[in-house]
Amino acid sequence: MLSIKNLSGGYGDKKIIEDVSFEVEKGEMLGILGPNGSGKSTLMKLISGVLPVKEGMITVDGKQIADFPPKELARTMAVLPQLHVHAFSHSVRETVSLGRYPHQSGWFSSWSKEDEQSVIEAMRLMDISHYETSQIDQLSGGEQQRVFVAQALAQNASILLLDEPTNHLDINHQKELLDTIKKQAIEKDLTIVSIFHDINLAAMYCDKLLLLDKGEIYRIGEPHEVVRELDVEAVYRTRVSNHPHPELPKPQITLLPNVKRDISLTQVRAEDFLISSQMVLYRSKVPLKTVSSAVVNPGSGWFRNFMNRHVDAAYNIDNSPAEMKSFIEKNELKSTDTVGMMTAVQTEHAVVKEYEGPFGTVVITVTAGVGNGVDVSKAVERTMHVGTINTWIMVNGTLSEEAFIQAMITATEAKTKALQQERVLDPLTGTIATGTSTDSCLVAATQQGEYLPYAGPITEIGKLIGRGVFECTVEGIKVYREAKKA
Ligand SMILES: Nc1ncnc2c1ncn2[C@@H]1O[C@H](COP(=O)(O)OP(=O)(O)OP(=O)(O)O)[C@@H](O)[C@H]1O
Repeated sequence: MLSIKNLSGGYGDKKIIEDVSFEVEKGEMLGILGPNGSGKSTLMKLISGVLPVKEGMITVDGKQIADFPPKELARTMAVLPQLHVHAFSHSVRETVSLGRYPHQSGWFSSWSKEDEQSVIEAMRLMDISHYETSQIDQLSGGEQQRVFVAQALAQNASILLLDEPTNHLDINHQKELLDTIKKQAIEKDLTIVSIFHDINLAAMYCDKLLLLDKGEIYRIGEPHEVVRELDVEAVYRTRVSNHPHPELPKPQITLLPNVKRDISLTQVRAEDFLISSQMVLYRSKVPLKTVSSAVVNPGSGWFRNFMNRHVDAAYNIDNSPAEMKSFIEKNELKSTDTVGMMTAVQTEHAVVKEYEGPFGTVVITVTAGVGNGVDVSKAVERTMHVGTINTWIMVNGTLSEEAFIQAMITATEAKTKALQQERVLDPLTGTIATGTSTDSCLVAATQQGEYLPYAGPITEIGKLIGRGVFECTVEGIKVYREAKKA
């Protein structure tokens, strides 16, 4: 275990690091974050012994590093410095071999099988074996960086100190390098301390993070305790937004630049919806922030085009998102900029209505097919049928994340109430249906105009959504039933 207690130090009389304490267990990776000049490299230099410790103590497994003979310290700690100054041009293999220096009794006098294996293994891990005979100064910045990481790995030390290991690397090599280092940490029980500029990479790979500000610890802990909007904003002096990683339980941040969006005022208007037998289409001049359960581009994003496409009741295609994407492209829309849904309902029966509230307007669009009603409270064996209620809620206003979700809930409750009023039955159970088996919902907002933090049923916008979705769904069901009779 690496233990740092009340560490202070800097350059001559200039104290940079002030009273820093932390511990890193074997197999653990600690990331050091902080703005330029906050003292990250200086802290590393104090730990590695490049700079003298003014106050405090650094111990490895209980033993003070000041008591380590230099070569033993080098066998214990491998350091990847921020800048690599190499006066002499070496080959890649020679450079990596220098990592074995602490294991030699004299310069290459006792090159052992173990030395050879460590060098070969380190080159393999860093994917540089194929240019082992190349001169280091003839490699790209990223290739050089991997050579120096290989040199540190070849040292076979139990502690790795890395100053921006992903410097110069493309995204694939960043991932490869950090995957490798992380794997080494786990398999070989290494203790890793690494400086990062990329907060997201640090959060993804590190067990703990230390946020440094003006030489002092601003915050230390698990990534979710450190990568917090207010702390990152305070230390880096920039606006950020925090969101979850899509696959890992790790926080990620996005910079919020001061670049303003195109403020050409956009209003979603009912009259601008194009309704045909093929589809309901709405094309916005500016992207709308959208949350949906669509076939193409579900989830959240920013999109300009919204399509609810009519498909035959017998539509049954394995890869419907791919087929729907090509349909979108055939209609000369970009599939990356279009949210696409499907329905077997006649799209010319779509109900589109505009509702006005004190903050602005909401446009509701519903296509309702209820031959396939489902009472969600009854679990029975079902086969999938196309028979869908697709509901769009387009808001002329600025919705919070919370409001997007509340708008969906409010819309779903209103839809269910409409089915209840119209006595739409689940054909299998004979009870009132709450929806159909393939309903979709979409909430989109211009993100211009009034800020609407909530969209529950008693808010102004919630009232419009509730009434609007109810009325449009009732009307949609009536039109659907009339058409079925005919
Ligand atoms: N050799 C030096 N002599 C005197 N002061 C130095 C020296 N090296 C760095 N400093 C000062 O120490 C402070 C911390 O520098 P350090 O390099 O540790 O910051 P950092 O957090 O690693 O920054 P960066 O993100 O820019 O790499 C800075 O104010 C810097 O000017």
